[in-house]
Amino acid sequence: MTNSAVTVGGLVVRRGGREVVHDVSFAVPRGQVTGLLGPSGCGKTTVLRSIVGVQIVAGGQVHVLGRPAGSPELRRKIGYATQNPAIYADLTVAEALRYFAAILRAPKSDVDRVIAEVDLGAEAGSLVGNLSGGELSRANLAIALLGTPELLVLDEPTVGLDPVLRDSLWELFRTLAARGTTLLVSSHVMDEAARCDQLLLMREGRVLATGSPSALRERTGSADLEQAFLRLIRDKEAAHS
Ligand SMILES: Nc1ncnc2c1ncn2[C@@H]1O[C@H](COP(=O)(O)OP(=O)(O)OP(=O)(O)O)[C@@H](O)[C@H]1O
Repeated sequence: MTNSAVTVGGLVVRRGGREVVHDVSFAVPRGQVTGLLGPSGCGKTTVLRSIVGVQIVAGGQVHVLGRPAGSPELRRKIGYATQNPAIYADLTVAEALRYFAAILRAPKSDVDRVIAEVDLGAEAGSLVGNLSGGELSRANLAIALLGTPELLVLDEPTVGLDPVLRDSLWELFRTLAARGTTLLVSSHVMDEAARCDQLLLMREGRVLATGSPSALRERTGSADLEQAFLRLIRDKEAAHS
């Protein structure tokens, strides 16, 4: 068994008739939180979709937990929370989770566990259609946690959440990683980068840099990661001019 949960080599993806991911390669270590950071439209969702196996790719290889992405055996080993929740609005939170738990053949007891993990106990009986944006994204995250997947792929899970809730979700991510779960979390908020073990910085369909937050700060001589990211962009541009 390798130490990488995900390996991506030379990934190329075309969407809407143009190339949006250009020759991207990286590895995601097991049992850690890896942050996929970059500005809106840089290709984060496309890369995550390629890992989950729902994206047609034009080139390269993506291996997940030792198998090619999209292999049927991976379905129950990966939890994927998309950016736009797709949950039936006319079910309650608990009903929706019971429904997904049945599909995933997750234990019934998982429903109460994941509701508690995302702190939605008070809304368990509320209709999904009546949830606030932040509650809805937590319900979406709860679905991804059903069945205790080995790999969690979370696309901007903290968007629209207040700082307290954001903090508690990051605590949960750390707890899950401590239990051995691999997390790949996308964000365009640089202050979340410092909470990750490893970072993949993307820009314009390419991986600009990889490494731990401290290694990236050190490499760029920057005090914070936002500055480090800007420095890396400037260095790249200078190299091409
Ligand atoms: N369904 C689609 N058809 C055509 N082009 C698409 C489609 N989805 C995304 N794109 C384009 O692919 C590029 C990468 O998009 P992607 O959603 O992967 O970026 P992102 O970094 O996740 O952005 P955000 O942070 O805003 O979600 C963008 O230029 C986007 O316009």
